[in-house]
Amino acid sequence: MNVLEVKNLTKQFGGLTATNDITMTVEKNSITAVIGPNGAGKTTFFNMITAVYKPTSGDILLNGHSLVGLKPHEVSKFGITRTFQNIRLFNEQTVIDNVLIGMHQHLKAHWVGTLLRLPSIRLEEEKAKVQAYKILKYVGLEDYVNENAGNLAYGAQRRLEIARAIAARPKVLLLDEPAAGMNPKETKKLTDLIHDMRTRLDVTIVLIEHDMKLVMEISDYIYVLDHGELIAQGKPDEIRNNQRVIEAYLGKVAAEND
Ligand SMILES: Nc1ncnc2c1ncn2[C@@H]1O[C@H](COP(=O)(O)OP(=O)(O)OP(=O)(O)O)[C@@H](O)[C@H]1O
Repeated sequence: MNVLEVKNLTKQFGGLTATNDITMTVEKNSITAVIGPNGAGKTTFFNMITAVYKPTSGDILLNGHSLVGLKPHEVSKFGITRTFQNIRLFNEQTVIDNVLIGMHQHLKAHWVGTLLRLPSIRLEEEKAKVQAYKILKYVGLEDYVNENAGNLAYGAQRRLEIARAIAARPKVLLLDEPAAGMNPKETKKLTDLIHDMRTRLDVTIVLIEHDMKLVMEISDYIYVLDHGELIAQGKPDEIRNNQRVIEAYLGKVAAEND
């Protein structure tokens, strides 16, 4: 069953076509990677799914419902959350508060109730804290609950971003370069976490990633973009041996070496 469908998605910035006529399907509970050289259009693609950018044309369907025209917070309520290429945490807030912020959309508390410290609101807050702690334990950050997010090591900050994203109980989780800047040990831990989330949290994962070892190891299916075009799709073994993909990456390396 397809949870996410992208149909003929095009985004133009003035004269520049960042993605051109991209069509993709993402199966429920799969791990799907979107790869491609720098500037291929991957982040633009995520930004359209999360309603940061409005597509120039095309459609995005979550369980058959179009997301085009929604606001970013509405897309999140619909069940799509993401992490960012450049970590975006509230550095001056504690680790657990960062997770509680992710959970916020599921809490019923109205500001009047919060202000009056109503017992029902206090109970809801307590429950949310227990749940946030469980999530932090799940991603391996239980020892840093009251630490400021900005004090965490880089790999831990990336895991906190994931914790905050899963606190929103997404149907689809978009991870934008989750392994960027991680050492091999941290990447291994991340790989295990992504695998586990898919089964334990019943979530579908779409990731953008440059670490090819991780992509090949973790993905069920891979889409390859280059200069805004979808140039290949398939299982890891098919992508590894695809001539157009090899050329797109080799061309990039050759250009950088010029
Ligand atoms: N807001 C914008 N305004 C104008 N051009 C943009 C904007 N966002 C992206 N682009 C352009 O669209 C193209 C695709 O960029 P995008 O960031 O989506 O690529 P990417 O595959 O995510 O690259 P990277 O791997 O380096 O993050 C690039 O040429 C980029 O300069």
